[in-house]
Amino acid sequence: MQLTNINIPLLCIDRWSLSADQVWTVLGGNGSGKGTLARLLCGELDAMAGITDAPKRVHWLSLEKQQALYERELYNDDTDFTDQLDPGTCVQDLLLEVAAPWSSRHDNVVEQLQLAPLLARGYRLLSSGEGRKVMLARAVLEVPDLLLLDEPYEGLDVVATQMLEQALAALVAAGQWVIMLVNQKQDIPPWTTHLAWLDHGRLVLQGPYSELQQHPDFHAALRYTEVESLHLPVRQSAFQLPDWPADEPLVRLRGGRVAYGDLVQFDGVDWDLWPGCHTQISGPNGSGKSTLLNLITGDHPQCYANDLTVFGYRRGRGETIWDIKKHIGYVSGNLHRDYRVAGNALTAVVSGLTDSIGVYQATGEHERELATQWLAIVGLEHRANASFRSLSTGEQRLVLIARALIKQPPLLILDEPTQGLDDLNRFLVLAAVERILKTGPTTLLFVSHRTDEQPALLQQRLSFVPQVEGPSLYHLVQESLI
Ligand SMILES: Nc1ncnc2c1ncn2[C@@H]1O[C@H](COP(=O)(O)OP(=O)(O)OP(=O)(O)O)[C@@H](O)[C@H]1O
Repeated sequence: MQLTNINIPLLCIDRWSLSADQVWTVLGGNGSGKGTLARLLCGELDAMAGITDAPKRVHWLSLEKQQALYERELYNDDTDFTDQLDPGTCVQDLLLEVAAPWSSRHDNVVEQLQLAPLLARGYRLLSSGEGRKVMLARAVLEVPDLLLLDEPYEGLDVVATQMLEQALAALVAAGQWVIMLVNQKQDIPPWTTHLAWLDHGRLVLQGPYSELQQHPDFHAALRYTEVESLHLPVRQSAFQLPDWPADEPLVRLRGGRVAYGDLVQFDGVDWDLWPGCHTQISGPNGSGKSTLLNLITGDHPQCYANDLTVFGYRRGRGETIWDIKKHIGYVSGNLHRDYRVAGNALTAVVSGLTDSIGVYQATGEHERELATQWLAIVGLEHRANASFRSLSTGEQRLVLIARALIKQPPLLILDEPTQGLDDLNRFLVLAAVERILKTGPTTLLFVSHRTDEQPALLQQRLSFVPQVEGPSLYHLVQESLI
C-alpha cells in the first residue's frame, strides 16, 4: 500500500494484516505518518492501492477531531447576535448526538468518566481535559467497528488517566476492536498484543508485542540534545524589562476571584510572582490553571474585576493589553485551538513578536531570520513555507512553542506546552526552555499533568486543591520547591 503527496510518499506499507482479536498499538514520533494512517483507516484518504477488508465504521479520536468539534461550535456561536455568551451545544446533547435516546450506556459512561457536573455545560467553555473526556465518551457511545485512539491520554490529569486506562481495558475485554496510536513507549497500554513502529511513513517493526520487546531496535537509545550544546539566538532587548527591581513582583494578585454565575471557581487568592521564581501550577482538570494564566495575559474577561498588577500595570487603569503581552511568551491548548489563520510556519513564529494570531504588518529581514533560527531549533526549518494548518498537530505545537520562545521574554507561560509531542521533541523543548532560564532574566510559569516533565529549575508550586466545603470549588496552596 502506498499513499503519496505529489511525489513524496507519505505512507508506504508493504504488508500489514490485522484482525479484530488483536490489539495493536502503533508507535511513531511526530511526523512519522500516524495521522495519515488514521485518516486512511477512517476512509478520509484514498490509498493508491492495496487495502482490503477495511472496517466500515471507524471512529478516530484525536486532537484533530477535538479541534474540528470546537470549530463547529465556534461556527454556530450566536454570541454576537444575542448579546450574551452563547455556551454552544451542551455536553448532554453532544452525547445524544452520537447515540440516542439516553440509555443506561450513557449513564455508565458518564459515571466512568465523571462527566455528571459537565452535562449542562457548553462544550466551548470546557477546560482542555474536560473536552478530551467528552470526546472519549462520544467515541465509546458510538460503538464503532474500529476505535482509533490517537494519544488518548494527552491533557488528562492523573485520576482521569487511571479512569481511562480502566475504561479502555474493560472496553477491549468486552470485544471492542481498538487500535492505539501513541508517540512514546510509556504510553503503550499493557493490554497491547501487537505493536507496529512507524517511522517516516514506513513500518520499521511489527509483530507480537511480547516478541518486539526483546528486539534490540526497540530499546535503541534516543539521541537527546545536550542542553549546553543548544545555541540560542541573541535575546531581543525590545521585549525585556530594563532594570526591573528584584524586590518588585512581576505579578501581584490580591483576593483573586473568578466566578461563573453562582459557581465560584476560586476566591481569596493572594499571590506574588517574584522575578526568577519559576513556578509550577498544578491541579486536576477543570480546576482553574488556565483561568489563572488567562487573568495574567489579559485573555480572561474577569481580569479587570480583580486586584491584579502585571509588570507594574494595575489592570483596568488604562493600560493596553499589548503593554502586557509584549513581555510575555505564551503557549497553551487554547492558543493552539484559536490559531486558525492562513499563513505559513515562518509567519506563525514571527507572530510571536507582535503577539498576534497571524501577522498583519510587513515583517523585516531580521524578524524572518530570527524566526528561521527558532524553527531550526525545533527541527522544522525545512517546513518554513508550509501552511501552518497543513502541519501535523505535533508540528503545529512545535511552531507555537518557537513562537512563544522567540522573544526570550521576561515572563514565559507554558500551559501544557508539550501536548502531542514525542519524547525527543519533548526533551528538546524542555532543554531549550531550561537554556533560556539559565542564560537570562526569564521567569517561567509552567503547567503539565505529566509527572516525568518537571523542569529542574522550578522553585515554587501553586496547587489548585478541591474544597470539600466552602464558598468556592478550589483553593490555592503555595509551596516552595527549594
Ligand atoms: N464561561 C464559563 N462558564 C462556566 N464555566 C466556565 C466558563 N469558562 C470556563 N469554565 C469552567 O472553569 C473551569 C476551569 O477551567 P480551566 O480551563 O482554567 O481549567 P484547567 O485547570 O486549566 O483544566 P485542564 O487541566 O483540563 O486544562 C472548568 O471547569 C471550565 O469548564
